Amino acid sequence: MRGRPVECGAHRGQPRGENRALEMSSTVPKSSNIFWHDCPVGKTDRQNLLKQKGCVVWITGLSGSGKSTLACTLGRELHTRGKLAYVLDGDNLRHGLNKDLGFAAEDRAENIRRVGEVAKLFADAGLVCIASFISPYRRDRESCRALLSDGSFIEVFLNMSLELCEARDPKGLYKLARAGKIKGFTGIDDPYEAPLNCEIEIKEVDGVCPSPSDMAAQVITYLEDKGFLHE
Ligand SMILES: Nc1ncnc2c1ncn2[C@@H]1O[C@H](COP(=O)(O)OS(=O)(=O)O)[C@@H](OP(=O)(O)O)[C@H]1O
Ligand SMILES: Nc1ncnc2c1ncn2[C@@H]1O[C@H](COP(=O)(O)OP(=O)(O)O)[C@@H](O)[C@H]1O
Repeated sequence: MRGRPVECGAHRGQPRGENRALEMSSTVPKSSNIFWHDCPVGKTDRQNLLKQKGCVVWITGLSGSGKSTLACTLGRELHTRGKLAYVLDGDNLRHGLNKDLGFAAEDRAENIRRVGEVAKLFADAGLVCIASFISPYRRDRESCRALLSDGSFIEVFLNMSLELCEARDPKGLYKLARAGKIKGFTGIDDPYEAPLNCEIEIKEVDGVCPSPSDMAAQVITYLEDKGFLHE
């Protein structure tokens, strides 16, 4: 079936910052005469097969807040329950799909834009896609949310203090940033914009962080309550 022609052409205002060429090349459509092609097997068929609903669990927070730990613990827990999940992790995607990107605001925006599109494909495939990225800019996260309909974008904010993250510092990056050896490190000399309306917020209680399995359990409960783990 041939469908809607894809809009092309007019560019929507000036992108911010010095890396304008990158942003324009990635968000302004360049092709014309392209058409959407629908396939006979759709998302609902795949969801029925998998007995679950596709969604994106988007984990955001400072470096060291526990994003990868939660992503992997949640992925393992879902696997144990017979649910198909896939983890997209910032560090990992920067080894491949996003290896041309750095940490300037424009590069982070493009990183998140690409991941949002990939996550949307995984959700369309019927999987629980677990995306674990600092994603420091609210606007970039909201653009990803806008790609998903009907509440299937679930933003999880790991609201851990900078003090805790810096004390953990498993990769020694905060130490390098404090010494001025890494410039533009999130939380030190680069911004982190906390979510205003996330679905799940996980934070320290009396200065203690919940265990990885408690964090994962909180997300599983949400997914169960909203019906994502059933047909
Ligand atoms: N300048 C700077 N700021 C923040 N983080 C940095 C930086 N340079 C390298 N790193 C490492 O990159 C990991 C974050 O990648 P992300 O793709 O999640 O970042 S972003 O969402 O585009 O902001 C991040 O991984 P996590 O510690 O797992 O968050 C760091 O290991
Ligand atoms: N809930 C937790 N309780 C205790 N330690 C944790 C918890 N989550 C993560 N950690 C530890 O904190 C460090 C940073 O976690 P990580 O998942 O790599 O964070 P991020 O992906 O956000 O950079 C790791 O050493 C990890 O073992």
